[in-house]
Amino acid sequence: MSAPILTVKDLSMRFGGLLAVDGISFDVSPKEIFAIIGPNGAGKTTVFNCISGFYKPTTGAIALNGKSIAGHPSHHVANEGVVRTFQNVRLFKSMTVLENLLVAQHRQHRPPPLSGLFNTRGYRESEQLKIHNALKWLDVMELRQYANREAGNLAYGHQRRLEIARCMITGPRLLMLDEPAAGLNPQEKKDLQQLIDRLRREYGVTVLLIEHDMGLVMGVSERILVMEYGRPIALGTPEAVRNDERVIKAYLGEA
Ligand SMILES: Nc1ncnc2c1ncn2[C@@H]1O[C@H](COP(=O)(O)OP(=O)(O)OP(=O)(O)O)[C@@H](O)[C@H]1O
Repeated sequence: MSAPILTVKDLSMRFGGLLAVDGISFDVSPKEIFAIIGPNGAGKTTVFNCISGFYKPTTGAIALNGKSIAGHPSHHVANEGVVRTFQNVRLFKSMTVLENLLVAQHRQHRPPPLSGLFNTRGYRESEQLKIHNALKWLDVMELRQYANREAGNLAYGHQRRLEIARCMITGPRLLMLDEPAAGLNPQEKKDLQQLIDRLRREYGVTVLLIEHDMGLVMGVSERILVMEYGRPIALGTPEAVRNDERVIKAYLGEA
């Protein structure tokens, strides 16, 4: 088995008197689709925030390909190829769909200073490449027809896909999706499941997923970590997790 792309060890995060994450450990293999589930307030998003550099963990280790990223600022973690979406879609809503994807590439294609002012060949080539990449991702996400529409005016399901495109256009190693199915209708959820699988298959990305929709989680994930009150209560295949007594009681039993 190949070495993990992501390793999380004994992660804890305290907010004042609340231990929101308490001794969480897991690792994710390259190209794996790994889900974190659990009831509301279990600490799932806090784990995401620690990995993506939005929070500095109280204790614990986080490593990407064996290199520590715990406590590193979010822009540094993003430069290492870790990108994420948020529970509430965060797009530049007054920009067009295309512009959102152009802006997303600022880390990958930085023309030399002043090249834009003098409209140098290097600058023009860099702009062309950005447009080419953006159109490619609009095609993959079936959003090309909306390229010039304001992102905030897209249907919600399309906004979610644009957010994923914005992540994928940076060529990430690890794509973190925080409740990507929230607010989607049943058909959109099916499409999302196929999309996640396709992103892994065709673009080799590893996916870390938080999701409440059990159909999606069970259908797409290879392994699942179940959290409750900040603690891990199960870790295994969808089959194992589905049949785990503590999980049924804590989470699935609620449904
Ligand atoms: N910045 C913060 N300050 C204080 N408490 C916080 C902060 N962020 C999260 N918490 C608390 O930590 C606990 C875990 O929250 P978290 O958002 O990680 O849970 P979750 O499993 O993602 O929940 P949900 O499924 O509802 O999104 C909650 O009790 C929450 O109120």
